[in-house]
Amino acid sequence: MIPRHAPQSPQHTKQQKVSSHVVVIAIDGPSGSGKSSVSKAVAARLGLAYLDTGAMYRAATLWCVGRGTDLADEAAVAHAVRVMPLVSGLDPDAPTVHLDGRDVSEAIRTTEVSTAVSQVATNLEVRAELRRRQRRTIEAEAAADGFSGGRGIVAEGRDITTVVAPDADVRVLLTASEEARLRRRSLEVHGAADESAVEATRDQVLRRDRDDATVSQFEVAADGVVTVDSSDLDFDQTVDAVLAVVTQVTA
Ligand SMILES: Nc1ncnc2c1ncn2[C@@H]1O[C@H](COP(=O)(O)OP(=O)(O)O)[C@@H](O)[C@H]1O
Ligand SMILES: Nc1ccn([C@H]2C[C@H](O)[C@@H](COP(=O)(O)OP(=O)(O)O)O2)c(=O)n1
Repeated sequence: MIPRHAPQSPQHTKQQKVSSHVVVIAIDGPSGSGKSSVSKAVAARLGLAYLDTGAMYRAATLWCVGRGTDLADEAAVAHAVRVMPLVSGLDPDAPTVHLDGRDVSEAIRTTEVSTAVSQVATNLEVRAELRRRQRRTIEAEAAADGFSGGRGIVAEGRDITTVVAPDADVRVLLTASEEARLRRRSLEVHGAADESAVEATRDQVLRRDRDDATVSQFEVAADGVVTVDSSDLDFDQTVDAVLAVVTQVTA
């Protein structure tokens, strides 16, 4: 990354100062590891933009379903995604997703989308298209005209540390035990973590990870990627652990 001094703006005065350079932070991990919530908090603390790449795959799924595109028809899905009018809002305090001008931030989180998304995310032409868009967004945030005013971005997903931004300043693999991930997702979706609630979450977490792992490597850290295991950490401790990695790597 090209060193660049952060612009002084009032909105950044209460944020933690880690580096005066543009910072690109890449975070990958399996479902329920805490990627989205932790990345948002880290971006907010550092005054960086936030890109949820999983939300882009979810939006692509919703877009195809809404157009009646057969998700098994790879060429049709790839075509639909190439023309998809998607806008990702990068504010970590209020990230949004708009499709053709419509706010679909909630619609992309339904069980229907969660169940179908891996079929779209394992389409290699879709991945190529979305990776192109993700790289463009990351580059824009390293330039002065992006949301962060040139401070940088936290981008999270499954292949950010390895494929989308392998040259990011900071690369973290956020992991957690299967048990912790199932419990968290179960609490989030069903408001409980008893046996039946965990069972109902299994497909959304474990089957999806298995499918997604056929096209991305997010189970073991690649060379140079720092692993943060959140199994025994609460949310705030996990955010602090990631911030400590950022401080260490960018010092
Ligand atoms: N370290 C943690 N301890 C407990 N709960 C957590 C932790 N990190 C995240 N969570 C919670 O777990 C759920 C899943 O987190 P999320 O950020 O959506 O994971 P991912 O994006 O990796 O699927 C959320 O409800 C989140 O608040
Ligand atoms: N960079 C990425 C990000 C997400 N995906 C896929 C994997 C997931 O099944 C879907 C949705 O991602 P998301 O991060 O929202 O998944 P979680 O529900 O947080 O586990 O997209 C991907 O293949 N590559």
